[in-house]
Amino acid sequence: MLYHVSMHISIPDSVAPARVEEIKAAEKERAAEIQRAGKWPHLWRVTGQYANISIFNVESHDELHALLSSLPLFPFMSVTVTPLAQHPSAI
Ligand SMILES: O=C(O)C[C@H]1C=CC(=O)O1
Repeated sequence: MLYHVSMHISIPDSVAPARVEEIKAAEKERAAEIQRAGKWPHLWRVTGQYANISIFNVESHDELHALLSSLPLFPFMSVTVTPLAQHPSAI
């Protein structure tokens, strides 16, 4: 099942800069694991925003939730998920 996922990240100023760098490094590692597993085929930066547009390819809503909530930046994300179905005119 394919999902369009939009993530906006907002890290409060109260998080120490060194901690932010640790979280971002851990995020990069976890994102790479999920991509290597073939579950996250598209990851695009939204120009000019601390946000991304992604496509996930997973078995279920529950699997998607598990992957998203495993991201170290998840507590700082606002996430919008759109499930995708086949378009009848797609060739
Ligand atoms: O920077 C982001 O868009 C947030 C997050 C998604 C993948 C990743 O490495 O970080």
